[in-house]
Amino acid sequence: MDDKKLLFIYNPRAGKGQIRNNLLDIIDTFVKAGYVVTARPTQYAGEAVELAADRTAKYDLVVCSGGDGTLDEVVTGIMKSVRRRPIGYIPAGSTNDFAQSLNIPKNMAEAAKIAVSGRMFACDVGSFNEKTFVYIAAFGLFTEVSYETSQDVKNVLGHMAYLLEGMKKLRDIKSYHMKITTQDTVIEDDFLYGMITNSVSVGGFKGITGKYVDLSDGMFEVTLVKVPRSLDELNQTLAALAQRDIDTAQMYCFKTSWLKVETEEEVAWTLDGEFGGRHTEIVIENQKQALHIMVPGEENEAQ
Ligand SMILES: Nc1ncnc2c1ncn2[C@@H]1O[C@H](COP(=O)(O)OP(=O)(O)OP(=O)(O)O)[C@@H](O)[C@H]1O
Repeated sequence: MDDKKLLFIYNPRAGKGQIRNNLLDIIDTFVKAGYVVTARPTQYAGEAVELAADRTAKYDLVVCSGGDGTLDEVVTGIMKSVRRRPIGYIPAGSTNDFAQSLNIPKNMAEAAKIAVSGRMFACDVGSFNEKTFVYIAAFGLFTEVSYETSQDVKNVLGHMAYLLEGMKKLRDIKSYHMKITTQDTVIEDDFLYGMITNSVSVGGFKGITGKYVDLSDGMFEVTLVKVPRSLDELNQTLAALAQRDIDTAQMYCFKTSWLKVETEEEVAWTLDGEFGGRHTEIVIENQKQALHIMVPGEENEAQ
């Protein structure tokens, strides 16, 4: 019988470069699980998309390691590839929201074991016009932050950087007038922030996307924060966010598998924490269970 082949794509700069202390153990774990391993450090931003799109069909399993940005790139590539391979994920970034949602441990050696001998889970993926996102498409206040914060600042300060930059921005709140269409409704309003998610945690905050999140139900959780009309309303909004109480008068919260967002002016979006371009019209669609990803356990459902 031929050996099983594994392609390991990792971002050597993700997080604090923590892959350096773990690489030998990770590769050893793959070999012990019966794989012939090709290890490929990414050489530049965006390369993981090309690698996953062009090279993965020849492998039985693709494992990636890095932050949310690298995971996004690998999944984007997999969605474009002729034969979609299952993936394993070893988190190495600063926040790793998606890994938390899937209960993938932060410890790289443990995550490596799960990548090769865990349970395969069919997870939803988002399409955003022509692009792909794994767990979050967002606009507004805090999103302007994450891609303006340089890679180096992110590495040193972790997600504190997100929070501090966010606080600086509160002085000049920008609002977004939008028309949002779903299968069931049309909403037109002014928003501060919006996120379309398939995740239990965002920015390290667990539960912020709502209750009963199911990553394989074909539905996104949509959270749209309205522009506060007074300082009081602003405080209420921030308190609601801090207490993770998302069902308030300040927000729209609903589930949908499809939505269209239209604006007069171009709006900057982030996809999985990285810049997703400026757009006046986007269509977001849930690709139900399109990604096969290795998660802990054998039979229990991942949440
Ligand atoms: N060799 C490289 N040099 C520079 N940038 C790279 C390289 N390899 C990958 N990148 C880019 O770095 C970006 C951020 O990487 P990633 O998300 O993996 O780490 P992080 O930013 O530390 O983690 P997090 O997003 O969780 O904070 C990715 O968009 C990726 O394209």
